[in-house]
Amino acid sequence: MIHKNQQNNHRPNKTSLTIVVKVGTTSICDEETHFPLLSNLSLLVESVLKLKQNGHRVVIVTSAAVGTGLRRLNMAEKPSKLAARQAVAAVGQGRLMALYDDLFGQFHQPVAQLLLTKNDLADRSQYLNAVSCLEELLDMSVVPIVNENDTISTQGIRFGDNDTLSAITAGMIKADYLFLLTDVDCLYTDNPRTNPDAKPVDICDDISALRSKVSISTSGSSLGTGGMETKLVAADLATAAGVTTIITHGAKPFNMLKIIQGDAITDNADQKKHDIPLNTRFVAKNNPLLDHKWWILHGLHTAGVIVVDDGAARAVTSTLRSSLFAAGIVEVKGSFVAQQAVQIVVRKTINGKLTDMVIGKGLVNYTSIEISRIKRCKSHEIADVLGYVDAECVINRDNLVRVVNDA
Ligand SMILES: N[C@@H](CCC(=O)OP(=O)(O)O)C(=O)O
Repeated sequence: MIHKNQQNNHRPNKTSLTIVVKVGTTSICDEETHFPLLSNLSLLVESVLKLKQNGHRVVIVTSAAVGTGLRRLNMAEKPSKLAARQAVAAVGQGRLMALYDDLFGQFHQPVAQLLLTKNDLADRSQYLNAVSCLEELLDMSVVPIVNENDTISTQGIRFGDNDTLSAITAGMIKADYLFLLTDVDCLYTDNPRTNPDAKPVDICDDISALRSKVSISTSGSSLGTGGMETKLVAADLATAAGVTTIITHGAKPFNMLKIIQGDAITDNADQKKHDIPLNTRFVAKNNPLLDHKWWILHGLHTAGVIVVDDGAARAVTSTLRSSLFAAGIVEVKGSFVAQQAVQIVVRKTINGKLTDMVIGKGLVNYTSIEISRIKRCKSHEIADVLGYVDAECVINRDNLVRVVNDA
């Protein structure tokens, strides 16, 4: 954690910003009746319009298809059967968009619907198409409204929660800010509803260190899927892509304007005079991952695991940033084809127990069966073993993302 007066270096300082706003179900639907919280939604729409009037580009990532569908179908609870949940989301998504379109329509503001699954982004050309479509909509001054495509999302191709989806969206368009609007003002050191000593967390530049200092509730609302934990995961993902991430209250969306205005004031004394509402800021990394590497790390499904020896682990993670060669591979887990993404792990004994430590992720040049056959081989031996050579290394350094500090 760092102090407020160190914030100056950590603020986006452009006049036209790209902003992703994630709105959770609890900010849109009443938790018991599931009726829409129209005042919250109207304030959100007015805040987004104000941001646009100030010259910024805004994308909304919205939850509440399921909540809206439950209301429409007069159902009390989210059904446990997957197909039924998907059907409820299909009913709700249309009505949710109709609500946004109605509210923005009062101000002649066009909106667009984008429904994504993890699978859509796993193919590089589809990922780039989704980026181009978002950019085009922003250039047309449309407000894109993104949700997970719940009706076809099943385990494996799901983002699982819209916090993660919003971080992916923010990374895709290299947003300046990601606002995670939720049902509390900010992250606290403990649950403020049960612990009166819980303190607000102002600012954080090291999410792993923060995790050891705060007690995070993992569960979200009865309708949504996220909670504080998924917000930390989202913040980790977005800040790695260079996006300043802020948690603030969903019932007070005008906070976004105040926070951005506060950031535009460079003088700390003047900033103190400015009424900046409670929020938690996650500082964007100074050396964000290159787009291609960020996509490998977060856009691609992990199809298998390659276990490497200590020497290979050192070569890959050191300043040499070496490619991964067959000679350093000790084991292959899972079944995958060339150009799929795999995790790279090294086996360490921690507290007397053998533990696989993740050191990276990368796109392989060979299938899992081929890598099992060439493991421990020198590069010049690959042709003899396989009968052909596609590449002299198993993962090229340009397709290899180290999990720690890669840029
Ligand atoms: N895609 C789902 C929401 C999933 C989700 O992450 O919900 P939340 O925790 O309320 O942000 C829906 O539209 O109902």
